[in-house]
Amino acid sequence: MKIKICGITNLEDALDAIEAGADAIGFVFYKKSPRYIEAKEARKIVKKLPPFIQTVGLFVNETAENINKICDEALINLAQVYDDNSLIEYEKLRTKYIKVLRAKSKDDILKNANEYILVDAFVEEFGGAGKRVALQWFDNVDCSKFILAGGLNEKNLKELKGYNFFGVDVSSGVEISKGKKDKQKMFNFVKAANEI
Ligand SMILES: O=C(O)c1ccccc1N[C@@H]1O[C@H](COP(=O)(O)O)[C@@H](O)[C@H]1O
Repeated sequence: MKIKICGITNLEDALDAIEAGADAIGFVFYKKSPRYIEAKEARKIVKKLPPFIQTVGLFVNETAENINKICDEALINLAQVYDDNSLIEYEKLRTKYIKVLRAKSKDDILKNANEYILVDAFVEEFGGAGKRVALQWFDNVDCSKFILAGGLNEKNLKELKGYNFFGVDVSSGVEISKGKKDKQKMFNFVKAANEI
């Protein structure tokens, strides 16, 4: 089970997330988010990370040109793309990317079960709202290419047992306040994910 901790805004949280055992850390390049970080600040953090850690950049309705520019500047390996309006010209992206499905129904899940995709809960306003995707939508579905996000925390992770998700993604569930992580919660989250 791969683990991504998202919404990193400072070096201390990044290093704590990695020490806890996260495979990937995420930076939010969406200006309306309380977890927004400028590319040049993310770059300073990324330069101080140990090797073999995946750096993910989160983008909302952004152009391919801007995603490329920010990923280059911030040394991002993977773009996490919210593209509800299908505006992105994917062929122009230089960075490897993963699309986000903001699921509204089991049908949405079924239509996307054969590609690696990050499944988040649908909320009107974008952003780390802690809302969950209904787990029963994944019943009898091959989840081996899904990364599940949305309202996960150390307590509810055990409900994912048996689904065989490729990975999990968390932000608000391991925070003290918006944009500041809680070290103990990150350790507990990773431990719980590894026990699934
Ligand atoms: O974190 C944000 O502010 C944000 C802004 C815009 C789009 C997504 C955002 N957060 C991401 O949402 C998922 C789930 O978060 P949570 O665990 O429910 O808080 C995760 O990838 C966040 O980084």
